[in-house]
Amino acid sequence: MDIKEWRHVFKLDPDKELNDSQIEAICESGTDAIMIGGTQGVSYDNTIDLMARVRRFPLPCVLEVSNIDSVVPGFDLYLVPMVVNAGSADWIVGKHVEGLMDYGALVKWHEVAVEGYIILNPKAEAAKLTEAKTNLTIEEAKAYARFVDQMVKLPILYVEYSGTYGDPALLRAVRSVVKQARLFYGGGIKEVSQAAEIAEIADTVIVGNVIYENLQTALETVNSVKNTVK
Ligand SMILES: CC(C)=CCC/C(C)=C/CC/C(C)=C/CC/C(C)=C/CC/C(C)=C/CC/C(C)=C/CC/C(C)=C/COP(=O)(O)OP(=O)(O)O
Ligand SMILES: O=P(O)(O)OC[C@@H](O)CO
Ligand SMILES: [Mg+2]
Repeated sequence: MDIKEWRHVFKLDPDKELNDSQIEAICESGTDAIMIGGTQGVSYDNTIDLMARVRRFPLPCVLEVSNIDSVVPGFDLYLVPMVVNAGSADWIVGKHVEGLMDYGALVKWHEVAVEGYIILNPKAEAAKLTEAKTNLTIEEAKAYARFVDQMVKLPILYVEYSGTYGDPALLRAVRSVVKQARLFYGGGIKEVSQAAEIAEIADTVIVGNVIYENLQTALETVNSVKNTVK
């Protein structure tokens, strides 16, 4: 499992419906991995159900842990979000320590990567839940990026605009200070041209909601990202 090779990832929400032929098209699209996660309505049952349906295809299937009750064994990798611009320490360290109280002894640490999230769309469920400070200046965003990349040296810095297309200028500024982390971008990609624009800046482009709105366009983002040189 080498996240450094991921250019394009589809994020599937266990709380949303996809039929088998849609899952087949997504998994055979050429995307580098399937990430399963969401903020609302994610349960053990809908997570294990979606994992089993994706597992029939030979590509990495990873869980982005959003609540402790939906940690299902059997994924290739577990991505644990740490929301560095959260309004409460619960989403930076609190929930994580609670989780470790329950699961700490069971974790295979080579199967875990922590994501330093900067959440920037105030209307996203994840922003509301974590009371994220979203109105960042470019200098503040760069400071958060340095915190993730240099101070705590997380393997992933995730610039998150879920539900709305982000600011490429801010992303470029963040890019300019990242030295070791993999730069993930997710949020509001609804056109292949947007996927290409982001792929010029970020290491990994995450495509989520458009899967459920316009699957054909979602599938076309794969080649758009892969044909773009960063
Ligand atoms: C035993 C085993 C298999 C273990 C592996 C997992 C592991 C390491 C467990 C150890 C314990 C541990 C550290 C658990 C983590 C506990 C936890 C709940 C941490 C908090 C995570 C967190 C900050 C959640 C907040 C919400 C969030 C950031 C979710 C990420 C997904 C996201 C941003 C979705 C986007 O939002 P979406 O809802 O799609 O937005 P729209 O509605 O706008 O579409
Ligand atoms: O759903 P969208 O807006 O594509 O965002 C992707 C992903 O970053 C969500 O966490
Ligand atoms: Mg979503």
